[in-house]
Amino acid sequence: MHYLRPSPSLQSPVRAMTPIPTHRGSPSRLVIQCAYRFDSANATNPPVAPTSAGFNFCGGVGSTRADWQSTCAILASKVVSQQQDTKKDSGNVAAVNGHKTLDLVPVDTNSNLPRALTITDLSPAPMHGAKLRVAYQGVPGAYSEAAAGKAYPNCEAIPCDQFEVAFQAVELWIADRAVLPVENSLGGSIHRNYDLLLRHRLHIVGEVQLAVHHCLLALPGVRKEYLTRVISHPQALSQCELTLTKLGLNVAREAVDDTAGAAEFVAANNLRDTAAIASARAADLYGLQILADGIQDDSSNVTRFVMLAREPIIPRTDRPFKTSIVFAHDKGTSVLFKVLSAFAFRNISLTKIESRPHRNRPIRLVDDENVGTAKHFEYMFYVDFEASMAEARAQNALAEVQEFTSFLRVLGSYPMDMTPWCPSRDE
Ligand SMILES: O=C(O)C(=O)C[C@]1(C(=O)O)C=C[C@@H](O)C=C1
Repeated sequence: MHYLRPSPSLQSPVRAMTPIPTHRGSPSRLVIQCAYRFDSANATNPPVAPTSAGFNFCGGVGSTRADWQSTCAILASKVVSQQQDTKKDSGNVAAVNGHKTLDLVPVDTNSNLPRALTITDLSPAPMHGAKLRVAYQGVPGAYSEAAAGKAYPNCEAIPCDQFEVAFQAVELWIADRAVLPVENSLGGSIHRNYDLLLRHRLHIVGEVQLAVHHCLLALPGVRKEYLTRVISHPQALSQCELTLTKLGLNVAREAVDDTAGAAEFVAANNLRDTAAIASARAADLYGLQILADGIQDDSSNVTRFVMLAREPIIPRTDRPFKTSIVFAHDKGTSVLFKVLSAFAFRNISLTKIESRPHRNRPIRLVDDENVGTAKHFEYMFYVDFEASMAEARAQNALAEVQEFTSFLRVLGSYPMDMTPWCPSRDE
């Protein structure tokens, strides 16, 4: 099976990528031409803790509020300059159903004044005026593509051969968003993607929960008895483990990069002894038959995806928000307990806590004088909590957390996906 990957031997920054950003017809995936690998063991190029302007907690609540204000100002000025451009072209007359109408925008005597933010400014549209371009790992038919469509209906989904490439697509302005699976209700956390969130400087701007309904796919005419192998994404294989055994499929299981890629591989190589675990849409796209439907071990199998962007969104309080942070501390007793109690005392619910070993990968910390030092931490802790960064209780909790920790970064504050997916929630 041939999957293109960034070359591990190259360590220079990305020079170019090959965007083929369409999934009309037969799409190709984004691949890195000149590969870039973050060498975290290399102290000269360790991952950087982003600056306060990048929505990072560096100087307590006061500076963070200021950061938000400047971020708002930047967003507002972008909106104003875009508006001024379009006004120049159209004058004050617009056409509706062929009838000319007067655009009743009040004449602003001082056009330099920024106008007030409105609700539409809070979910920024792509600056290029086209469809929102969303990078995902996999090929069409992958669940990540479905998650992109759920989060951004009518978006243009851009297939990438690796998660790293999806991040870079956004960083290099080839895509506007990236979609990243972070947790599955059966398989648990997708650890590698947590590491990527830390290594890159993108911001979490949303989440979606996607019900994942797996099918066993094979070439038309193939029967279960012919199979000697089942291939899929490792998460998908583990989500169907018991059912495969129940179906009598005690055959070799092989992991590939994504579910739909597995289906494509079976079809492209005319494999009559191999089945793929993938979506019904993948069966349609690659001309496979569905041998078994709904083969996930748990009928309420759900994967949580986060959406990433170059800029954070402005947190609000008019709907439920979630905030994701990552922190690390020097050796010491009860730091974790203190951090958790900062949330508990303010009645802030935690929805997730994850620790990742981080011993051999230094983090570059930047102090108030902008001097950077590489620092090693044994563990990184990731916490999601149910509050918006626009709430005083969340700001105060983080100010307290900052006192106990040596490194703290807000990965994003974003609207919660409230789609009910767990049957027990509706009962
Ligand atoms: O392979 C895919 O189709 C994906 O979108 C990836 C992925 C994952 O990484 O967990 C997404 C959802 C499912 O849980 C299985 C696989």
